[in-house]
Amino acid sequence: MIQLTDIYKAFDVKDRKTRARMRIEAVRGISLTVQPGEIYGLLGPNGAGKSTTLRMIAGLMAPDRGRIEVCGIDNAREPERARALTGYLSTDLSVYNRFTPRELLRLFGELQGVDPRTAERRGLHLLERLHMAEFADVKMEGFSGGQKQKVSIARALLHDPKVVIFDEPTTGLDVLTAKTVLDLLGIMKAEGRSVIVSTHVMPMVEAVCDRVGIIFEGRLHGDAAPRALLERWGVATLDEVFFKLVAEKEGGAA
Ligand SMILES: Nc1ncnc2c1ncn2[C@@H]1O[C@H](COP(=O)(O)OP(=O)(O)OP(=O)(O)O)[C@@H](O)[C@H]1O
Repeated sequence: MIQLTDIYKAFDVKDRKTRARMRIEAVRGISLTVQPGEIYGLLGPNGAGKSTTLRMIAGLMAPDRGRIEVCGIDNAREPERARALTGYLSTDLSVYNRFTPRELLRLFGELQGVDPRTAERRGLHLLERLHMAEFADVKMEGFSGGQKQKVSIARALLHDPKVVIFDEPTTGLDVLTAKTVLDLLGIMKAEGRSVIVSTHVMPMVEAVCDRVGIIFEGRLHGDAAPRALLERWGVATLDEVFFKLVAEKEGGAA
């Protein structure tokens, strides 16, 4: 389970030209829960606070205020225990080009304290599920974006995490590869993991997410099942919910 209670995060940045200081309130009081066996979709425009929220859940960044628990463990108090339960896929595709997928997974297995045989078996199993087994021993330098993404996904899941955090997992993927990743999310759900995923791809949300939260300017709106959101807003697609919500929050006509 993932539980966020009223989390805040701000960044102080400086304009290099004017030297003026600015405070960016990236996350402004977000609370949400993701149950085991549930896929939660975080939607929001660019800069809304999705990645910052996911990084905090993954324990890569501490909230200024509020509490984050994974499987009942407070990730500020017991960061290592929390991290061991958490698999995080970032948007950064700079995987280690010098390595083959097998070598990379071995290395990450060691870092995660997974016994080498288990890491090998699980790594190959994940590569198979992602249709990447035939590339297990090929150096990644020539890999396409989608192939690198799939290796990153295998890496994120190698230590059998109970909580899965995927930041834009299908961005830049062709429909077949995206389908492979969505199928894997479905398997994660069936295995009882808590999955939180950020995306701009609405059909993906409609296809796989049990609940949706729309983030806008650091705040969460419309935390509900996709169908309930459509009914609440009286529209046929999540795109329309999204447009209406953004228009309303920006003070424009919906
Ligand atoms: N390390 C950082 N230092 C300064 N500002 C940051 C940092 N990380 C995020 N921000 C700012 O916080 C805000 C939220 O960023 P975030 O990356 O969480 O948005 P996002 O919803 O994931 O957007 P996108 O869909 O474009 O990836 C943005 O204004 C961003 O510039």
